[in-house]
Amino acid sequence: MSDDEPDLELLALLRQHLQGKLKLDDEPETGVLESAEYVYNNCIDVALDMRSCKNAAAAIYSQMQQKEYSPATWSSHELHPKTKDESTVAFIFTMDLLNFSFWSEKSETERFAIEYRGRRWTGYWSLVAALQRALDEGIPITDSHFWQDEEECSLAVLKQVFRSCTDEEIPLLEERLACLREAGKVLYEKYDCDITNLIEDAKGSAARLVNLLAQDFTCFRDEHQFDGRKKPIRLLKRAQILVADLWACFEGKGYGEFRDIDKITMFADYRIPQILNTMGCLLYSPLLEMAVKDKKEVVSGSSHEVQLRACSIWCVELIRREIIKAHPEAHINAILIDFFLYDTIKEMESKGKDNIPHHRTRSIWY
Ligand SMILES: Nc1nc2c(c(CN[C@H]3C=C[C@H](O)[C@@H]3O)cn2[C@@H]2O[C@H](COP(=O)(O)O)[C@@H](O)[C@H]2O)c(=O)[nH]1
Repeated sequence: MSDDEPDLELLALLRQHLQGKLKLDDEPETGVLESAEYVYNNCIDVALDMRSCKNAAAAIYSQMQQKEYSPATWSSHELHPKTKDESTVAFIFTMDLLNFSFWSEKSETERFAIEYRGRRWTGYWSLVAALQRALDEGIPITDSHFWQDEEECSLAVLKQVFRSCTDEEIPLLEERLACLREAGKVLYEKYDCDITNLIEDAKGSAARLVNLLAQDFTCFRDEHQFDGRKKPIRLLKRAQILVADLWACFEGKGYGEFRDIDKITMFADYRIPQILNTMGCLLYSPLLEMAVKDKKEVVSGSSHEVQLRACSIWCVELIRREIIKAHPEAHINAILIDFFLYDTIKEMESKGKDNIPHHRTRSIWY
């Protein structure tokens, strides 16, 4: 074949790939959506209401348009880091290493809170405020060398980093220290202590980065047994939100550039089921309904908890498909829908609607 003759075989392969018929071997999957669909199809305590999902899709889309929701919304939050550099990568990694379990039995005034920049921050924002305050105070809380130094990064120092302006301490402090220790060790052993090496190993794939996090760090391996199925149900909430935070913060460029970012699902925690339930999209069996309403503990890894989390992922996926069907040109993915729903429920709470129940599970997974 002369040089100027087209390679018909290569063209055919390219056409198949572009039509999504050809899975190139470097197109990894996280397995989260497959897990979510499996649980949805095999569970009895959680159901989805399709009419409400359709209505929710329309409402979410129009409000996201009005608020011009985009990856840039992430950096607009007062406490989120603004510089687009390695220090912000380290901040986001540290933040999502510890981004779990902030709910409290106490009242708004008595619950764990961080005082920073003249304000009281609770929940997820207490974490971000504590990290920013530690850096202001010269504590290298985002440095993986520090995490490994048992003298420097002691439980007492971490307690100081998360010191509360109320009588309630941050939940699971020891578990948070264990996460830092493990992450420091793995980064030292596999990534030359540099998180950007981990991102580089993902070769621009969001799914591969999620899989690397779940493979190399047990504290990101958010997988659970369900209904006797051999393969674990993969939910990977903090691994996925880490990739999403990088993508949003760097607005899809540099350390946030992932060609398959739309493979990332909603982040299965207690906030999104809460709002999906209030919108009538997510329905619970009477037993589960009562447990949530009466603020009973839902045990980590229990069938109820896995059903709640997995069906929420599947619900957001169906809402996403509804939006794309109605607006094929929309640049909307599960991440932006999730961020929007999270910010919406937080806004509802700040406007006094803080009596909407959410399920209560104490774990390091979310
Ligand atoms: N599904 C989902 N879960 C999220 C977030 C965020 C914050 N993301 C920021 C970044 C971009 C967005 O615009 C947000 O501003 C925290 N969480 C989780 O909630 C819980 C804390 O809740 P509360 O106690 O109320 O603060 C805890 O498990 C935490 O891991 C999210 O976005 N989606």
